[in-house]
Amino acid sequence: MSTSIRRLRQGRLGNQGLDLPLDPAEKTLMIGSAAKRIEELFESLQIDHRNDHNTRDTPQRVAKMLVEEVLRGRYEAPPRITEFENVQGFDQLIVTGPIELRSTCAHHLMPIYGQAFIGIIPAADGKILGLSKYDRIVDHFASRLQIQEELVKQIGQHIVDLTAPRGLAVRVSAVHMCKTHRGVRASHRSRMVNQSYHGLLEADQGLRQQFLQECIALERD
Ligand SMILES: Nc1nc2c(ncn2[C@@H]2O[C@H](COP(=O)(O)OP(=O)(O)OP(=O)(O)O)[C@@H](O)[C@H]2O)c(=O)[nH]1
Repeated sequence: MSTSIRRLRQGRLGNQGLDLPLDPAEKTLMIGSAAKRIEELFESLQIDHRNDHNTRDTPQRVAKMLVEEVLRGRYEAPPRITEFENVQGFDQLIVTGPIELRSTCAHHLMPIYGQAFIGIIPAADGKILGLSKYDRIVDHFASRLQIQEELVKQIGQHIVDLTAPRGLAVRVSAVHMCKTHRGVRASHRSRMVNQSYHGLLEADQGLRQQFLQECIALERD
């Protein structure tokens, strides 16, 4: 129990994971602690959650949603990866997507949703990741409080660290509800698009162009 409390007290950036994933007992502790504070938030907002049939269980519900769903990429280990030997020495561009992306804005805690695309030029003598693992990696880093610039970099750096490809590109195209649902109330079609490049995909403009063309084709299909 003392370990759990110590770990829970460590401060971390909103888009960083804890040093160690939480075990089930620690998750329960965190949910209970967060629920109490959400009750206080409701009280500050003059919402009588104890007597309101609609919001009676909401603090507990929201705390559970934050720890187990919306922010779970901070409290769980990155997905387990299946790697295959690159037996045939495949060294051309692979592009996968669209990968559905659901994240949360670090500034207003509003949803970010959109698509990610990943381009990989594997190392001929290296490993190839199982295709579904790219979706799981995107989901892991998206399940934190993010800004899009840092999200694409975290996804890219993680894949580079795991597989040391010759080239890697990550592209995200997403709607930020902090911009569409409040504030400036931009069009729901208003998106932010950005990329992060490594290795050959950073160095070679032709390869970057090929990656972007594949993304556009995959977006259209
Ligand atoms: N660069 C970047 N900006 C973001 C991202 N998500 C949200 N923002 C913006 O971050 C800003 C939030 O900071 P503030 O200007 O302090 O927020 P605010 O005073 O509520 O301003 P408005 O949103 O304009 O009403 C807003 O302009 C958001 O649109 C992101 O992923 N990247």
